[in-house]
Amino acid sequence: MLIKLLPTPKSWPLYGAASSRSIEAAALAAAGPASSLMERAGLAAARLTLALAPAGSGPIWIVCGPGNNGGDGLVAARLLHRHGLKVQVSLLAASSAAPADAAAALAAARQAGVPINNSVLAPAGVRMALDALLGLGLNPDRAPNPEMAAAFKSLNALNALRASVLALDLPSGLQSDSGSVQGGLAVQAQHTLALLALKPGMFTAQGRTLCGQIWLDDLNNSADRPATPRPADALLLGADCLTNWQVQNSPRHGAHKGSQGDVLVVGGAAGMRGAARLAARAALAAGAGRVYVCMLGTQADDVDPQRPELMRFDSTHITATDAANADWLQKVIVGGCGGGQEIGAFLAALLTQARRLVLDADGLNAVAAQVSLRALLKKRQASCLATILTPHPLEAARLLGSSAAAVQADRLSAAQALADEFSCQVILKGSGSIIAGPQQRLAINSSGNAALATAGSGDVLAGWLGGLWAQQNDADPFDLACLACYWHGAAAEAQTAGPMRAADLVERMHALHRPAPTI
Ligand SMILES: NC(=O)C1=CN([C@@H]2O[C@H](COP(=O)(O)OP(=O)(O)OC[C@H]3O[C@@H](n4cnc5c(N)ncnc54)[C@H](OP(=O)(O)O)[C@@H]3O)[C@@H](O)[C@H]2O)[C@@H](O)CC1
Ligand SMILES: [K+]
Repeated sequence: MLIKLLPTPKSWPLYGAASSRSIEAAALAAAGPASSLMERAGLAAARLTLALAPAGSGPIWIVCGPGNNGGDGLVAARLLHRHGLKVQVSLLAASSAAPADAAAALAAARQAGVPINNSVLAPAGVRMALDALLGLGLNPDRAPNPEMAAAFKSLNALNALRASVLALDLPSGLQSDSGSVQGGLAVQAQHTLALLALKPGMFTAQGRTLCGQIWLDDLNNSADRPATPRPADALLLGADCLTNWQVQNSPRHGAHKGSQGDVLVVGGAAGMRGAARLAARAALAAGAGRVYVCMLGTQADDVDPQRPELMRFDSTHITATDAANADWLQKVIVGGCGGGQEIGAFLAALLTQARRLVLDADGLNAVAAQVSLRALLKKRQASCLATILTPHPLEAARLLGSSAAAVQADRLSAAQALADEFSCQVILKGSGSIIAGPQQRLAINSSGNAALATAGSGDVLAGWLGGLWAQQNDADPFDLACLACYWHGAAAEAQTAGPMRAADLVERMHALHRPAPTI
């Protein structure tokens, strides 16, 4: 069955190359010789091509590589040719060692009279192209040979001509497990048809950009074999994580501010007060009962004149050691938003005492820079203190002692490494935010768009997370992190062009609340 994805009402399992291959092996065993899987893959590709191709008489250019991805393209070419469409196949890097299915697909295409050459240039008047050069078999340690690289270039040039490129299984050059691209060489598709299973790399790092509109055809595999042979490598978060929470957790009639929990935002050093205000506004809009702000540096009387609901909190309560001043420990602490250097003076107290802590921005940078703070962060889980870290790639790199490029090259592994190193939950922000936790299956957020790449967007996420957590004392922080990411992204989707200003984002997120079900 063919499914168009994103936005998606339900969450989906994601399978990397090794898992996809074991699904493929099981599906091949179930499919039997009369209905080979490649034939189904080629049929799915041909059908989608017919649906997407613009009207006209120009040829469909099908660019095939040496493996089974190329085989899928050859089957599609034969079926489209038989359907009466003008097709032109370019077969590149062909080898006598082609897999049996691909060799059979080539023989059948030749026998059917499909025009096949080895040109890297698009035929004149092309109206749509299929990228069947490389799929799951991409070797990430090898740069595509010059012939393939030239074909990537020709396919990408079609973007300017508005002839769309449909990538089969994956855009060639995109790594299925990580969403990264070696040496900047990859195909930019307008549509990608995932075959059998969705892969993690389609939804993070460069995946979302290169895939364009994502489609999935399970090649009837779920009907043949309902149980997949391996557990999923990650989960793609759909709207169900938001709707389930809203059904179960909307405040009931008897709610009051004391029952909705408290948040304390610690941050907003001079020049960066806005970051703490945005986090606090977000916590309030998420539904926390009371939100306090501890502005670092000189205190202003009004925390946020536009939001009189927010209350000021004196920083001396945090560093005081007497029990009379310890009620802040009950609050969810959102620390670091616009914290500057000043946050460093409070981190030892926050890390050793805060029961529920969201650590962001300068809070993360200070931990990365100080061995003693790192040690305190690592000890929190053993002391039953819960932590969610919300780094962007550079902050994650500082914590891991690597570089932003290394984090981006394998975002899933980087997020998992952080979660394991510090024994806490992690949101690695960016295109396809990753949510990781110790002994948790990784999740990738599917909501959101480039409108979120704007100043203050991360502060809003951290504050919203704190606001949700305040209401759900004993919620699993991993689930809350997933929920906050999805909510944050979903609110941005109404903004189809231009940046989303962070203060407006808070209001959009607030507008996504749903009334409590009447019982
Ligand atoms: N079997 C079936 O029935 C089904 C298969 N399906 C389809 O099969 C696809 C997987 O096929 P696959 O395993 O043959 O790998 P594929 O992506 O075609 O590439 C391998 C070729 O590329 C070459 N190569 C690798 N890296 C390279 C580089 N950097 N630069 C240049 N060349 C490079 C590599 O060379 P080698 O490393 O062997 O020297 C080899 O020749 C999957 O994505 C899906 O589309 C599904 O439809 C389900 C049914
Ligand atoms: K491809």
